[in-house]
Amino acid sequence: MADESTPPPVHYSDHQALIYANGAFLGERPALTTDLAALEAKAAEVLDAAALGYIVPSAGSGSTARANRAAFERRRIVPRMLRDHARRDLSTTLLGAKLPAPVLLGPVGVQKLAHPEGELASARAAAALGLPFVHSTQASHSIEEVAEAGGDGPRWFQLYWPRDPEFCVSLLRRAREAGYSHLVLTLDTTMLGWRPADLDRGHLPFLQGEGIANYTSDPVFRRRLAKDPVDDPGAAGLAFAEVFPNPGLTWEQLPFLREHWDGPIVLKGIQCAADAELAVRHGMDGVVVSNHGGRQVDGALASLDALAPVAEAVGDRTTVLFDSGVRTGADVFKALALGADAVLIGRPYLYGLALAGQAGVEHVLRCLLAELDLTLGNSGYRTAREPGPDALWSVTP
Ligand SMILES: Cc1cc2nc3c(=O)[nH]c(=O)nc-3n(C[C@H](O)[C@H](O)[C@H](O)COP(=O)(O)O)c2cc1C
Ligand SMILES: O=C(O)C(=O)c1ccccc1
Repeated sequence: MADESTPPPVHYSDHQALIYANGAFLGERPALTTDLAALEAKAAEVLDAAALGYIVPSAGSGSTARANRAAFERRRIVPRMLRDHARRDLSTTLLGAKLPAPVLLGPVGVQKLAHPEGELASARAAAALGLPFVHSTQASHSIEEVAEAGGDGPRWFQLYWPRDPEFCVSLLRRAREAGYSHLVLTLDTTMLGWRPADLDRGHLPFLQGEGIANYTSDPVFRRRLAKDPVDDPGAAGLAFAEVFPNPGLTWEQLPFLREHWDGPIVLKGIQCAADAELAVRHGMDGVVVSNHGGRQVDGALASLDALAPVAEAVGDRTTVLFDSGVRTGADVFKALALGADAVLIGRPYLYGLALAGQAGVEHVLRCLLAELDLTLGNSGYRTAREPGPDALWSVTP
């Protein structure tokens, strides 16, 4: 007979159970490494030079990408003991959406470079775990194809606001009609950053007509083309290069988005409290603290260093998401502790995609969630909302 001193049954969250069920800890070797930080090296063995040269490198000397990782290394977790973490729950509610865990698949363009099924495989993997797939404007598959692949899974649309307002409205209409619920407007890439790896290869996938499926499938964009993009992909690439850069954007233009999008709008690329404050003042529903994985402004501060000041300034008034440099479940924990409501993953799921398509992306997500679950529990927490700044120790470099 169980008495009061009987410990509750050991409970593993679904994510951890999935890992166990996958055989990773049952004596059967998993197909891919469970060391997510090691995936980049594994993916480098299967990706060709063009794919690798586009996906992995960062802007300039790579100093911002290194700073992103160093900022995670500087923060150490302070585990607490004897607080009953037998029952844990990673689920959260984000901008009206109930999610199984505070993790999204961030917008990453041109996924066919990593795997022939590209975004379709990633959207299926996201749907299998119930996590939102954020579909990039700059994709290898169209808004509608990705919606169909993702089925009932949550989907968000990331907008690169094109210089042609009619085309912009057309993209937003298509995304709404295809069931995308949330809009992520990326602010930090009105022009592509200085990326020596791309420049030295003299190769940008877009100019060969890759990664512009949302453009070539759009009736408004197609009016710019004399020939079908299948017959003349180079001309389609040049038309893309005309509408993509939009350095004239200002805060005053945001009401235009509201007129054409009735769901939540999140601004991606915020790196300081002042801009987060402007986002709130302009009625935006959330921000993503992000430096684009170090691919835009070389020399910019580490995204994790920008997080706490933003969360302290606006965290009680708006939703704060985070990305850039997240590689492990422990990293997710650190971002949550510094005030993020959820995190976006970039390169790590692309590495999973490169290695094993949909199954590879699912593997990355399951490992990430399982490690987050274990990190939370072993540090004395039960939910993703509990850890605060006192869960971390900062090491002075
Ligand atoms: C290959 C690649 C393509 C990307 N394409 C986009 C994009 O189309 N739109 C966007 O908002 N961000 C894009 N990003 C940035 C990611 O959304 C995210 O901010 C970044 O990858 C996070 O850093 P991480 O890779 O260290 O996780 C891209 C990143 C990579 C690596
Ligand atoms: O490569 C990127 O990081 C990216 O976001 C992008 C944006 C526009 C065109 C090409 C790539």
